[in-house]
Amino acid sequence: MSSLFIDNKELESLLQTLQPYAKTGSMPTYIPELNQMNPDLFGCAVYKDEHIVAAGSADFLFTLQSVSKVISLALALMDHGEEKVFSKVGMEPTGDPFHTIQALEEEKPSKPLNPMINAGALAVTSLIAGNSGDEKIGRLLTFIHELTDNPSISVCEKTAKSERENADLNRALSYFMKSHDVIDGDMESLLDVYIKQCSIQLNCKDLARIGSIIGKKGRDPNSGRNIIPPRIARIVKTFMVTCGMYNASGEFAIKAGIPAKSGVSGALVAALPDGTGMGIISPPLDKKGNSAAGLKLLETLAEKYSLSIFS
Ligand SMILES: NC(=O)CC[C@H](N)C(=O)O
Repeated sequence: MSSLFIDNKELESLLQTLQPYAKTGSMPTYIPELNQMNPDLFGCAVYKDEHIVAAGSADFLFTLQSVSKVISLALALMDHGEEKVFSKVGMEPTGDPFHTIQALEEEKPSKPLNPMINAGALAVTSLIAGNSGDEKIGRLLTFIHELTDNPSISVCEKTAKSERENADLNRALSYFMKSHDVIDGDMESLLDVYIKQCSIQLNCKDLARIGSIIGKKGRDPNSGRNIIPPRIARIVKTFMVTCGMYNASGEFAIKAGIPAKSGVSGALVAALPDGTGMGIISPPLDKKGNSAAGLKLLETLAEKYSLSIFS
């Protein structure tokens, strides 16, 4: 694995070259607010050792969606430890799409396959410590403020409302898991926390800093303090490799070999072990629900700068 030495100008020109790939994707429909995003948005930030390179719409605010799954996993592991968390959720990749319910029925005992699919992420969110939904989402936000060094990050209520009105599949997954004793408590409150978690709003620069910290063993680039314990950062990074792109993770590992996680907003976070973090936004999605141009950008950077962790 080499390092990513790129400047603003080069990144900007790469975005322009790859912009046409956005046209190969399509906008998500099941969360109407996301469907309204500008399909031509394309931004990227690269963060390393407090140094930022950024291009395109890198300052534009978007919601985390499934990218939040890596952050909630880190927090739940910090709250409860591995044994408890992995008694509720598995460690195995799946060949099914992210909102699948089928695997839950086939697995015995019924446990979601991994924390990066919706069922697994719902189980993980149910483990975030706190006496109320507000306290749980508050703790997650505080954690994100630390990771980004940006205390202004908050929930986009408009996107949360839009998802809340279209959350029946996630509701079904939650109640299914409750009926099989995977999770307990009030499922409506869990859904509310999960939806707010997905609707946390930030920009590519914030996301790149999160990637950098996950990449470099959880260490805060300013203070040198571990915001995430090294072992938990490693677990999270490993899930990014095996499950970060849902059922496209194997192909992405071969083409790019970069620990990364996507979200249905078209967001991507990448976390390289040398502490290079990347945050990307391009809303049109490929057939498996990953940002079409964003994926192409990571693949292109990986090829050009030999970034694969497997090389
Ligand atoms: N793939 C995604 O980003 C899914 C996140 C979305 N909030 C959902 O639960 O359906």
